[in-house]
Amino acid sequence: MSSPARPSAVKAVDFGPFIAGSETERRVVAEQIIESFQQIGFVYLTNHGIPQHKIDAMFAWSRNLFGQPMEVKQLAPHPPSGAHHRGYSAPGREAVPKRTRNGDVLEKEVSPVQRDIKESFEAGREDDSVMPNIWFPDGVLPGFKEACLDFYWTCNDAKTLILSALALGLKLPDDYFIPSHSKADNQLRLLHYPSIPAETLADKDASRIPSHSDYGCITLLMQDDVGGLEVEDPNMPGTFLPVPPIPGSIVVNAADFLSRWSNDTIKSTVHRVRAPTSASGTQIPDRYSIPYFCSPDFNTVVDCIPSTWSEDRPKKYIPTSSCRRTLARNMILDGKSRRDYDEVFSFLVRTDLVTCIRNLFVQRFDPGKLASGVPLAEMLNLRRIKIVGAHFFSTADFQQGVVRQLENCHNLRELEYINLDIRVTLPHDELPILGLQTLRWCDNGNLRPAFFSLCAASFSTLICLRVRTEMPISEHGQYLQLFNIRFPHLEVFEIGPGSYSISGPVPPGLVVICQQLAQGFSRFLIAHSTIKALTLKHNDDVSQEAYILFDENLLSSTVLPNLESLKAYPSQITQFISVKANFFRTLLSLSIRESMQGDMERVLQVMFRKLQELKDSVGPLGLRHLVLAFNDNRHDCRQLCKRWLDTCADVFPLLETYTGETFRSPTMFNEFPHFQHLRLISCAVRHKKWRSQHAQAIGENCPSLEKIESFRRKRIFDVIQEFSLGKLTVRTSSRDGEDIDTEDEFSFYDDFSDDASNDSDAEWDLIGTDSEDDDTGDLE
Ligand SMILES: O=C(O)CCC(=O)C(=O)O
Ligand SMILES: [Fe+2]
Repeated sequence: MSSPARPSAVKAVDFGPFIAGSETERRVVAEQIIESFQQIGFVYLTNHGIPQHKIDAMFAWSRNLFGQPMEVKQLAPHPPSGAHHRGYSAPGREAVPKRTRNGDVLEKEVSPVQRDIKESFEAGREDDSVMPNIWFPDGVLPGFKEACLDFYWTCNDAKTLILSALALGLKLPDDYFIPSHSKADNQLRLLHYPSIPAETLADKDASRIPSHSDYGCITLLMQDDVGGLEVEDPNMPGTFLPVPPIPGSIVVNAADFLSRWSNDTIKSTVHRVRAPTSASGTQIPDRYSIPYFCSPDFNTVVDCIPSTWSEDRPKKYIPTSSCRRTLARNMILDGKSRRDYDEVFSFLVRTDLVTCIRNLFVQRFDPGKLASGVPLAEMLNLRRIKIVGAHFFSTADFQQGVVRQLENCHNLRELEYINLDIRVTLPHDELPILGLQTLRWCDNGNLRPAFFSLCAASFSTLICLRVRTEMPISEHGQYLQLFNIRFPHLEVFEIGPGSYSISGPVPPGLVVICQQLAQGFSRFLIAHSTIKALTLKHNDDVSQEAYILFDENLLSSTVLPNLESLKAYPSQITQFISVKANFFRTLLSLSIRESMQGDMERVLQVMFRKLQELKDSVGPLGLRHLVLAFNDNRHDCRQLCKRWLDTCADVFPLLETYTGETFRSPTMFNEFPHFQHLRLISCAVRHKKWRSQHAQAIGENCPSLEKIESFRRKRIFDVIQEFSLGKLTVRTSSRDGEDIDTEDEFSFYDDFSDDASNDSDAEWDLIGTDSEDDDTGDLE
């Protein structure tokens, strides 16, 4: 930190007299800070009270941390949920939306997502239950956690002093902001911008971190001597002024909450990091910085300070809190519990919270109650939409209106469960949802042309496609159309049920149709070698598996070379084995589900025999996770189960987790010792008593076992549906409010999750459905 001080548009204030001076000196310092905050939202503080040796030590830790190999850094991974800001984020993990100020309004720029060229580590207070810290395992970077926490509290002390100065400068009692910041809901962030070629930052729109304002109340920023931080000139929007490092000083800037609090007398100025003005040569050096974001306590409602508003200068903001702003990320339109949507929307628009919405959940919603419609087009940061219930799309006009608005949702990544009935055709070029990665379509009738529009418009970015339709087989042409689209990046594909129930022999006409479908589907699979997870579903009550059979003549042994997870029916598994599909060697998760086919027992026998043959020809398989969902009502169930378990133990000796049906007799557990690596058993059970009666027996028979989970038997199919690639989750929550054995949800096997598609802000679980305590509706 040795570079000479360069002049900056931002004032430098000596904070020393505030800490140790007279009342008059304190007031002078406070007024200087407020003056700078009102002019430009930034100020440099010298003699700020954070010992230089602690700052230096934190930078040394930061260099040490970011210098570690990626495998080490990933040992404390930032959760996929963007709402949980803790732990390590790899370069490109975060994308800060670019924001610019237009008059008084902060606008988020609707530019295509730009992934930031930086890596970071984030920590909060250790006792934060909303966002628990994520540290490295014991023995990795020893001392790092303690150093972070010590620095955290040192910065918090400085924060308290600076907030007192702000209060004094605003002519308030100096402890005005203290009660609302008593929890220290702050965030320490270590930032590393790796060295990059100068040309990468040469473009005027390129930056190390794009222009943005900070979320909290104030930010204390420590930067190394590289420079590049810039603040927008509030008098000349679009013009940025350098905020170069000044040795011995920290930068303090006002953030959004302070601007609301002060009724915009203080501005949370937009800032960014670009190439340093002094940069020369072809390579921009690494840059390290340490922002410390200070926020009001999560539940504190911030209202405009009385002296900042009057009849002439009315309040620009209504009261809100971190908690409410966070909740505004998850917007629920529940037709059952919500009445006046217009009021909710006008609140969101007035308080510029519309752009906070990331997840929109709609159910049982009647647009007739809403004069203005859902302002999807204003939800610029919408990432997920999940719609349940056809009322939402009750008229064709409304349907088209809503779907067209999606065009503006450039950040939309997931569109789920559109249980709708669009008959209007949407031409491809009218609906370019360019970044859509997940499309989940649930349809009560035929596939609609609109579905193909959505697919085709986003086909180059789609990595997950789930289609569920009750289409009669006679409508097969629609499926053939789907099977003709090519998705170059498809990783997750789920299809079904496509039911067709007939009793007796299949009519000749249908045989031809079934053959066409089998061929179409086989070709589709062959063309999609990127698929990692394949799910083939159908209804429990169908007697035919028509379209989801493959054409074995077309399938080759190299079909689906990247498959890691397969959920299918015994007959389909048998088909894959018959073509000697290679993927069985790389398969990690297999879910076999019995259907109610006529001679199921025989189908199962064939499948298990084929599995045994497979093992004989290629040797034991490396499968780690197995789900067997079989009906145990048949008379010789016990014998069958025993045989199946024997076969499974033989074919899949490396099995770590097993989910299965009820075992009626405790002696069944004698079979589990076959599985030397089994760590977890999940079983469907009939009675709560089950666990206490039998858990011990299993534990005794299977020494490697770490966990047993049980759930009600009728839930097993739900559970199986929860298995998904990347996050193998078994969920036991009850859909219809039924009392169940355990509310636990556990997830494991997270190896695939390190991809940007998981960069979601909140799990759907957070959203709830009938919750009365979400905050979007009860604000004024
Ligand atoms: O790295 C910097 O200097 C600024 C970082 C920043 O503005 C932020 O993380 O919000
Ligand atoms: Fe910032």
